[in-house]
This record gives sequence, C-alpha cells and structure tokens, in this order.
Amino acid sequence: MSKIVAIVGRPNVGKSTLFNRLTGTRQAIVNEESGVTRDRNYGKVTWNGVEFSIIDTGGYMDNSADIFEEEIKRQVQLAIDEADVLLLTVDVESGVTDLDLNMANMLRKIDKPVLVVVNKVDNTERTFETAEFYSLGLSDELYSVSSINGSGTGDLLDKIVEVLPDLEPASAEEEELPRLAFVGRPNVGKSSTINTLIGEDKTIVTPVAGTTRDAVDIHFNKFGHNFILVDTAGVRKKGKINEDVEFYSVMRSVRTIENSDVCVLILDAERGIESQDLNIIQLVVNNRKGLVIMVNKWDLIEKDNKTMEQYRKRILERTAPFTDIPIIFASALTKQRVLDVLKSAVEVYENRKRKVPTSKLNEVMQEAIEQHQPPMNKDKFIRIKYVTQLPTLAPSFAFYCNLPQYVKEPYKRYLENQIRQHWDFKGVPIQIFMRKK
Ligand SMILES: Nc1nc2c(ncn2[C@@H]2O[C@H](COP(=O)(O)OP(=O)(O)OP(=O)(O)O)[C@@H](O)[C@H]2O)c(=O)[nH]1
Ligand SMILES: Nc1nc2c(ncn2[C@@H]2O[C@H](COP(=O)(O)OP(=O)(O)OP(=O)(O)O)[C@@H](O)[C@H]2O)c(=O)[nH]1
Repeated sequence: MSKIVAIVGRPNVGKSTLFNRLTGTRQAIVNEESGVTRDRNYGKVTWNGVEFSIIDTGGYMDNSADIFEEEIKRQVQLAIDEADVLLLTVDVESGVTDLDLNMANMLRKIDKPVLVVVNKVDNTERTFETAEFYSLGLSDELYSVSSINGSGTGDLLDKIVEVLPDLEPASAEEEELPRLAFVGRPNVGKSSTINTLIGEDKTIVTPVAGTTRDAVDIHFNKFGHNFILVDTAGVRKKGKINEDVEFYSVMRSVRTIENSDVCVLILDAERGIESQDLNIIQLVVNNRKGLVIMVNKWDLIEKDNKTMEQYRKRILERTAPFTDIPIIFASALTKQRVLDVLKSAVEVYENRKRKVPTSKLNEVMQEAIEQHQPPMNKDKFIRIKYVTQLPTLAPSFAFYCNLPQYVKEPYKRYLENQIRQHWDFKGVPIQIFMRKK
C-alpha cells in the first residue's frame, strides 16, 4: 500500500529544491522526442528500508505576484486530502509571513502528521533565527534544513519514516487478486464505466473500506476471474471543483495508481490524448504498473474502417517509446467493448507476472545480440555475456557485460523490443539494466 508525503508551502520557499534533495535526483526527465512531460513533482524515496512517495505541490502555477491565495488554499487542501504526512516548508530568510500563517491554520485542524521544515538554514547563524516559526503553533519540533547543501535532511527523513502510518498488508487472499484502477481526466467516463461493469451485477462480494481515507475497493467477479476495483469511491465521488488542471488530476491519481496492479487510462474519444494523460501514463510507468488505454465515448465518433487504426497510431505517437499498449475503443453508454477492457486488463496483469526461463531468454537474446551488436564506444568493444530476468514484481532484465556504462538508450530499446517480440509483455513497462561482469 502506498505512503504519500506532500510538500506544501508558499512560492519560493524552496519546495522543489527540497524535493530534489529528498528524492536525490534531478527529476528533469525532459524527453521532448517522446512528448513525455517531465516529472518534477513526483518521486520515490527509500530511507531505512521504508519506501514512500513524495509530491511537490508547487510549480503548477506561474509565479507572478497575482497568485491567488484561493488557489494556494485549494492546493493545500488537496494535499491534506491525499497525503499521509505533510511537510509545511517555510523560509528562514523571509521569516513568518501571512501566507505561512494561513497554511498553518489549515494544517492545525487535521489529524495527520505535519512537520514544519525551515528551509535555507545554510549555516549555524541562521539556526538562531528559526525559533520564530514556533509561532505557527504546529509542532514542538522544527526541522531546520538547507535544501541547497543538504544539511538537516537526514534527520528530516528519519522523522518522516517514523511518523508514516503503518499500513497493514492486505490479507494473503487479497494479495493474489488483480487490483484494477480506472484513471483519467474529469468527465471522461470513469464512473460510467465502473457502473456499467458492476451496475446490476450481483456477484460483488463486499465493498472494503480503505484504511487511510474514504477509498472503497470493490471485490468483483467476471468471467471466472476475481478482481479488486481500486478506489471506486474516489472515482465515483463527483468533483466539487473544476479539476481540469494538471495538478489535480495527477495528485488524485497517485494513490490510486500506487495501489493497483493494472491501470485503465480512460480517454474521451472526442478529445483524444492530452498532456495530462501523458503525465498519468508517466506515473503508471514510474510505478511499473500495467496499462490499458480505453478510448471511451466511441459511440460519438463518426467513423469508417480506417478511423480506429488512425486513432490508435495517433495515441501511440504520443506515448512513444512505450508503444506496446492495448487500446480498446469502447462506450460505457452503449456498453460496447467494455468487457474487452476488463479482459485486456486481466491479460496485462498476467503479462506483468510473466517470468521467462533463463535458458530460453539467453538462447533468443544471444541471437538478437549477434545480429545487432552494441555499437563500439570510444574504440571499445562491448560484449554482452548473458541475461537474466530479475525476481522483481514487475518485469526487469539484467544484461551482464564488460562495459555496462557504454550501452546507450537506443540499444537498450532494441533489447527491450526484442524481448517484446518474443514474449507477451503487452501493457507492461519493462526495465533493462546493464550490469558489470
Ligand atoms: N540559500 C538557500 N537558498 C535556497 C535553498 N533552497 C532553495 N533555495 C533557493 O530558493 C529559491 C526558490 O526555490 P524553489 O525550490 O524553486 O522554490 P519553490 O518553493 O519550489 O517555488 P515554487 O515552484 O514557486 O513553488 C531558489 O532560488 C533556490 O535556489 C536553501 O536551502 N538555501
Ligand atoms: N456518449 C457517451 N457519453 C458518455 C459515455 N461515458 C460517459 N459518458 C458521459 O460523460 C459524462 C461524464 O461521465 P462520468 O462517468 O461522470 O465521468 P467521470 O470520468 O467519472 O467524471 P468525474 O467524476 O468528473 O471524474 C456523463 O455525462 C456521461 O453520461 C459514453 O461512452 N458515451
């Protein structure tokens, strides 16, 4: 089960610098070619063996002076709804401001852990200036950090791990059921699809209340398979605000995606695939979950015998380099192909569990490597000796070779494609590692 930490704070206090420091990465995966937008706001951290996600709530708005306080309030409220632990970040250079106080007021009313992080404490003198933040009335302890040089962040991470909720692992029986999630922008037809699926169905076992909030998972049976539909309440609850903003759709999707095995991304056929959809796909891929794309409202499209293929191509142009994705053209309204979506999700679930025997893998891949050797790098020959599939939950492969650092992205993509050509990993992100041998 997922654990989510959100960084909140007014503009310019250093949220994104803190985020980069805590996630230990420069998450600027700007991949212009593939059209996959960068992922500056979401990252995974493992500290003392505990894994959690961090979300930076900043940066979605332009930083002009006329930032609406209303907008900031909404962001904080959403972070409060969606996260398990909140980091209220403040800036020792500017001291306590009205906006800090407003946020503190909102955060004081909730019963989730809130840590006050005083940022920009770059040297000892500045430590003496942090005391004024006790006036926020939020905690007995302040965490003084310098996101720029890293000081204090270890203590902060220790504390985060300490206060994260202990989520009971799901029961053994539940562990084995495929967990499916429906995600997508507002109004694409998520609720309608779920209702079409479970509407009059009498085989629903029980709605199980989520542990941390009002998420409801529904046990469900169709064509001999048992499933869990993840977070149906979150989907079915009507949005109170205009959520057609990237931040909201991503933020709302994080926990749902993390708690699933396979995500069905629903698109509105009349709108096609948009940048927010790509963000959601990025989130699915980062979490190494399975993916099915459902193009909903297909009943509204004027079509001939080429429409579907053209539509499919257009989507895959945007998701590249990940293009081995099932796409189903359906209508929740007329029920056309809605069951195919479910079938496809089950296939993807099985694909994600696929384990390729090492001998067979080497047989096929050695041949592929012989046919197309890794390009020489700095006059050096790269020799790939053998490959194994790692015992991870989602498929990942380690190629052992003499100079792993010299094997570049295009060649890794070649290896991945070869794997995909020989075994069915449709809908499943694959990781390729090069290791020294
Ligand atoms: N001296 C010092 N400056 C810092 C520190 N952390 C961040 N800054 C600077 O503060 C400025 C704002 O940092 P950001 O991380 O962009 O702030 P933010 O809160 O994410 O801002 P928004 O994206 O507008 O919400 C930048 O110039 C940073 O270099 C720090 O620990 N010490
Ligand atoms: N024509 C047509 N309309 C559809 C279809 N599926 C959903 N709709 C309509 O699209 C609108 C939005 O559907 P919802 O199921 O509420 O969408 P949602 O994604 O759950 O929306 P949010 O709760 O806002 O996130 C409703 O008016 C539905 O009747 C479909 O397959 N065809």
